Amino acid sequence: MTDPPGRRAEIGDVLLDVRNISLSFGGVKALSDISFDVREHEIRAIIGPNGAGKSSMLNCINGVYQPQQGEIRLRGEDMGRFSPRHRQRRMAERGVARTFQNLALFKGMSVLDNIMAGRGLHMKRNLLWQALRLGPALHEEIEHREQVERLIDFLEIQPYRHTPVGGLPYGLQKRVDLGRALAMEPRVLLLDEPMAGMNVEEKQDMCRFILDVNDEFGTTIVLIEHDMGVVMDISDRVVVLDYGRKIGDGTPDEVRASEEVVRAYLGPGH
Ligand SMILES: Nc1ncnc2c1ncn2[C@@H]1O[C@H](COP(=O)(O)OP(=O)(O)OP(=O)(O)O)[C@@H](O)[C@H]1O
Repeated sequence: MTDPPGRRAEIGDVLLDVRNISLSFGGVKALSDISFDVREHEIRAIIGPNGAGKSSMLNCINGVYQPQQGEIRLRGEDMGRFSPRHRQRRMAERGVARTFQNLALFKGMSVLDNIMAGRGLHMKRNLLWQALRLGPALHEEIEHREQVERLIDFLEIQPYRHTPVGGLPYGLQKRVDLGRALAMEPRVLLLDEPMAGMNVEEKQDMCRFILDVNDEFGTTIVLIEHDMGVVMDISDRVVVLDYGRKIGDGTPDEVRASEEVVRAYLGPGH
């Protein structure tokens, strides 16, 4: 579907290390002893059938779920030592951002304001200063605004800058959602089905933007995706989950060659 990545920043050391993660909801074992790593600048896909545990895995990584076992290390730091309340913020401060399967945008707000909302973590002045738009708060807002305008140009959504997000086609809303996550200047971007519900053209655009984010900003990307054409085209390595177990891990070619993965998920012909 797209050209293979025209290699960008060298893939580096392990940035995110997932070790022996197990997560249950009552009697449902969503994840059983899952381990894998993600290297700096890598595009890493998580695939598997419905209910395999993919979203749960992302929720463990960004601190929404607390696994009963195992640890998640971000640049060597064990995230399990933070309380659930602090863990999410800590992950965000350490540069982990995510988009959601079901869009979580403010539909009545403009594209610009939605992306600006993603800058929250970088805003130093408190809300009162910002509301009054005085002195340092005004300077700060101008700086953030410039940053957001650059993102809007990058994502080619200039014509919609002031349009309420709810009125945009779905593919563009997903692009705004990506913009909002990028406004956090993440080092690791978690994308939950970024191409779901898109037509072919919208998927091609989204693939191009994901590759450009990885290439131009050096952002490490972990994505869940069901479109195998996309996954095999843009990923450096792929983790395969099935019923909460890891059944495959490797390059797209290695995963495609695995009998267990073909049997459980891909089917013959991939
Ligand atoms: N908050 C929750 N409460 C109870 N069970 C949950 C919860 N979240 C996930 N599960 C269960 O955990 C298992 C894994 O679900 P998860 O959503 O992680 O799978 P998935 O691979 O992302 O699926 P899909 O591709 O359909 O999005 C499923 O059996 C699901 O019903």
